[in-house]
Amino acid sequence: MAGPNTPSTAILTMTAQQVRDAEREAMRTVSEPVLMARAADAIAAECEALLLERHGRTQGCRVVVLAGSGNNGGDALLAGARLHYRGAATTAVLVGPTAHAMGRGECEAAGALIIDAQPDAPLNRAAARQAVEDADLVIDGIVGVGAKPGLREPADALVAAIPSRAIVVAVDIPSGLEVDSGVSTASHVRAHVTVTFTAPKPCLIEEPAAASAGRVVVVQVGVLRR
Ligand SMILES: NC(=O)C1=CN([C@@H]2O[C@H](COP(=O)(O)OP(=O)(O)OC[C@H]3O[C@@H](n4cnc5c(N)ncnc54)[C@H](OP(=O)(O)O)[C@@H]3O)[C@@H](O)[C@H]2O)[C@H](O)CC1
Ligand SMILES: [K+]
Repeated sequence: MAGPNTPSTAILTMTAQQVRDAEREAMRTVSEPVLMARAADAIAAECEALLLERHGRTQGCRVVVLAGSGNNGGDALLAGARLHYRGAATTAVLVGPTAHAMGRGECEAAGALIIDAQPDAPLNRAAARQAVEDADLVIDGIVGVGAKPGLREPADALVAAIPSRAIVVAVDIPSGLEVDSGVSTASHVRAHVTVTFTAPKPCLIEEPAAASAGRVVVVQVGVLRR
């Protein structure tokens, strides 16, 4: 039972299942696109602040979005589109078998470059790798609370190609970590900042995994703790 000495992590965090339950409840009154737009606004604002701090501008900065198939990828693509509208040069690299339709659509509408790194096309793979190597900022939208630990190809190789000078912003969790624990053995993203939603997940608080999350920013998108 929780007492005065219960670690605060046990009180503050929400597991993947708790977040999913709370999200389902929230979606009785708020639509998923609205929740995702709020998430994307927060991610883009954090990226813009980081670019301003490091480069003094957003204009012309090279942003790469690594986007998986799920809503985590959708959040990241929507944020990438917003940054492109603000003058950054966004490249969306699709690393999953499919891409979030609204996120992809907004990137297309904004004029961002889209590279589908999933099919077995060496030219796409090479272009994706080059974009990552040249990036000023990488948004990790490979996987979120739907994650199984570890990175799959092509994300694994692309994450390994992120240069040390690039700022890395993880969406919800650094991809590859096990959401509900502090275990950090599988291949995963190492972020400078993690923008997470509703509540920190255990992997953002418990060591050694938490060391890969960097600074954690908790954003309220309208999903209430239950
Ligand atoms: N909590 C909130 O308030 C909000 C959260 N949002 C965002 O939504 C994601 C969760 O989105 P969901 O679509 O449910 O799941 P994911 O995007 O995490 O991904 C599921 C897909 O990823 C595949 N998968 C699983 N593990 C891996 C991996 N290690 N590498 C690559 N791909 C992986 C999985 O495939 P399977 O074959 O395993 O089934 C799925 O295809 C949450 O994190 C937030 O970012 C919303 O914005 C709303 C508000
Ligand atoms: K992520």
